[in-house]
Amino acid sequence: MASLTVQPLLTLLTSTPVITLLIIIALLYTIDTLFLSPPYPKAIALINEPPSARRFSLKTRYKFYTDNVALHQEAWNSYLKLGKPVVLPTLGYSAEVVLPPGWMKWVHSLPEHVVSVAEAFVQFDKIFYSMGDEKYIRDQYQGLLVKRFDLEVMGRDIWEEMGDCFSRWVDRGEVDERGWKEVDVAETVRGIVAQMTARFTVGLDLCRNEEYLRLTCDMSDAFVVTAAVGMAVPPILQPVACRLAALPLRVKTRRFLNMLEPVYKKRVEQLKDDAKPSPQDSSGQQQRDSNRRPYDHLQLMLEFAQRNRPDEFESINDMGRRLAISNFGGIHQTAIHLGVMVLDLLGSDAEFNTISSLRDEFKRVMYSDGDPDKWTKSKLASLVKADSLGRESMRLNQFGGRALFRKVVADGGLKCPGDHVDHVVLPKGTMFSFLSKMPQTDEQTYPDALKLDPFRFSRMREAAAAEGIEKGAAAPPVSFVSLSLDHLPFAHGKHACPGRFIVDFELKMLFCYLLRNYDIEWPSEYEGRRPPNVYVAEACFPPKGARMRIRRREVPAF
Ligand code: HEM
Repeated sequence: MASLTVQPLLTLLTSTPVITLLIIIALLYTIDTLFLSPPYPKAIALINEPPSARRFSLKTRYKFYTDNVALHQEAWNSYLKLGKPVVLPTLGYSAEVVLPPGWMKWVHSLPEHVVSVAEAFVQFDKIFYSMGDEKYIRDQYQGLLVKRFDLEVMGRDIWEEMGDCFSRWVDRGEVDERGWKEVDVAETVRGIVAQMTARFTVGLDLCRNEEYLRLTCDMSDAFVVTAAVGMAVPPILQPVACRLAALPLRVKTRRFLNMLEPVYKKRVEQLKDDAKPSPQDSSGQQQRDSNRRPYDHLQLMLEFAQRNRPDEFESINDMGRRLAISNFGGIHQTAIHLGVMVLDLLGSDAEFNTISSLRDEFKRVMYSDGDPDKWTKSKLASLVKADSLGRESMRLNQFGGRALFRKVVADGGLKCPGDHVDHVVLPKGTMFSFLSKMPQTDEQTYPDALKLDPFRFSRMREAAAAEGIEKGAAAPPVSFVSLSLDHLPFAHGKHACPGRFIVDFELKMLFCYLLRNYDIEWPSEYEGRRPPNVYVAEACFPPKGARMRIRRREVPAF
């Protein structure tokens, strides 16, 4: 019986086309390793390998996929905490240098022509294959415009959207005789995040169009697939492999551009119209009705392009692709993290009384000015418990285990600092990063580090505030949006994520709407326990298919 199944496989493997293909791959791999990929300096050790090793064994490669946390732990304890860099395996046959945390400030001080974040993301995202042009990352004005958002205006719009989000993604479908239903947490939150994102990127023009929302989610997945294939295969094979992997994204991009086109055209016409010399009123003032313009990300991009990139302004292909890249930035990690946060909200230990504490806080803060539907930056800052849960959830469940991806672009390479590896030079082309999950779960910094303690950070802030009254001490930088060397979900330094201020609104609004209008609980078969996250190599996801029971309250909780 066995020989019956093995025989056809042997025949296939020994056939001329397969042998030829294997020889070509081996040849390309050798050319790539010897001549194209940057060599790693001998002074930097490979994790899990003997000191003399210059390539990873299959055992270490296997461990990367099945127990990457252990590899990161070893790298942290045996090298990085001691101030030594180390090489870690990544997807496929690739590997990357990881630097010790003490070097981060030095990296921040390096100019872009020595170490580049843009070039790292060009390589990482394989943007040429997914979007057809690397300029969208090298000149990523769409991303930098995020820093100019008027957060209170955007926050107002997102809150206005919340009712529709919940009726669309939560309320639809059957409930049992007591009004309960079960929802898939990750999928539901993803729908809500896609809609919130669409509200501040394209506004009411498209944000309630479900086909558009599903397309933006599917495109986010397709971006990841193209990037992952690109990382997994040697550079020499990327032109073929990435083009094939990006085919579904290209088809979806075409549909996306078609859906966007009427909105784009309308807005471009309006902006051109506004740019014409306008009639003067009786006081001699020019009449320009900028109030009729929408206020969202697409609009900011178009206004910027009209002034600074006139060729792109006229091109739906450019403006649409830039919007697609922004959507990816806005949706992908936000959906994953907010999904995990909802699981943590329900899954935190009973001792914290999380749901009821948050309801009390929302009631106190949101009604403080008599208008519970008005969101201001000051109310947002006062929601310290919700803030703390958000930060704690990201501390423990960060999507990727590494942060601050950079590429050495200086011709002579990059000479490293440090006692242990004096004279080590990272050659031009080397990609490097820092571990993030490990410093975030180090017992020396966070007592009981692996426990989800939702109010860990709000207690610190409350204690500092109480002490500050006496001593004038500054508040510790532990809010959801604060950056620190031992909390890196949004990275650190001048390229740290500018979208975190929006995520701050989104997470508090999501919790507030959910807890005000719904009761939630685990399905009985979970026996009160949160299903654990799932690791796929380096990435941490909410458990696929994890559900919660949810019931709309007859009377809001606050
Ligand atoms: C939980 C959700 C999010 C996480 C975990 C996250 C994380 C990150 C990280 C780690 C970086 C890289 C910084 C570096 O390497 O130095 C980054 C960059 C960036 N993020 Fe986010 N992000 C999130 C949501 C968003 C949202 C919602 C937006 C936009 C609306 C956004 C826009 C950006 C932009 C434009 C950059 C590039 C910044 C630069 O290069 O200067 N992100 N983000």
